[in-house]
Amino acid sequence: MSKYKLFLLRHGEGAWNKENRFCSWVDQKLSEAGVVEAQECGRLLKEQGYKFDRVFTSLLSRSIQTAWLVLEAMGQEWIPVTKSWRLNERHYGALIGLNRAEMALNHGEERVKLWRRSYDITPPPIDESHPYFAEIYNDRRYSTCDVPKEQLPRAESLKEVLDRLLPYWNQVVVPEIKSGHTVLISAHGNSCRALLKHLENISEKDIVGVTLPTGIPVLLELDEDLKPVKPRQLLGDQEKIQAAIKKVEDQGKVNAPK
Ligand SMILES: O=C(O)[C@@H](CO)OP(=O)(O)O
Repeated sequence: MSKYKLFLLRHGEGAWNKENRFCSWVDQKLSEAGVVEAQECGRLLKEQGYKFDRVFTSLLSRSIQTAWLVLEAMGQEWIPVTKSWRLNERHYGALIGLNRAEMALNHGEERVKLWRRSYDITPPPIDESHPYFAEIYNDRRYSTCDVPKEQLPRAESLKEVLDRLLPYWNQVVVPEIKSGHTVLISAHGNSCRALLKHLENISEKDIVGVTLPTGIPVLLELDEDLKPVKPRQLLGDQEKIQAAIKKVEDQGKVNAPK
């Protein structure tokens, strides 16, 4: 029987989703379309009568902005919002800033798909010569983490995302859910995929086929042990959702949608 409802949300479209560049730990804001997506998501959740008690975001502005816009559209701005680097997007290492379609041209679409969606392939690490290294690691937000800056990732596979996310999930989020609070996690494509893999016990092979569109709430109904009692529900117009998933998948193709 369903005991708890959990909502996962990939932030609305960011400026670099639009430019088809790996964004990862670069702190891009939402695009105009991304703002609208987040507002529409909030309106839909309000219409369907959902109420949150706690919201968790990453330290990246696009996930925080999305949470604010959703709460504003729902008239629930007062809900406590907690932020952690452990919900950040996967660290794409040296791939950060690169254009996915150009990479597909240079390395092949299969290789790009493996970099983007495989479970245990870690991209090459970022180093100090990378154009975004200083911007990321000199940012004051990363001095506030529960690990020293030097121990923050320099590149991550999905498995490594799950490794850094799980302690936070178990120690901080799970007690909230078990106390009866309805939780929204406003995070990123790959941090949400990592959590889905864990909650739904998705195999390493099958997680490759899981892609989340921007700005679409994913509802999980969980039993008392936080095991899903039914398949995840992506809320909204199903045809539009399928088109949005395909668009994200096609970003890794040579002829990526503009
Ligand atoms: O740019 C990124 O960091 C992610 C999306 O947030 O890209 P991808 O969809 O390729 O995993």
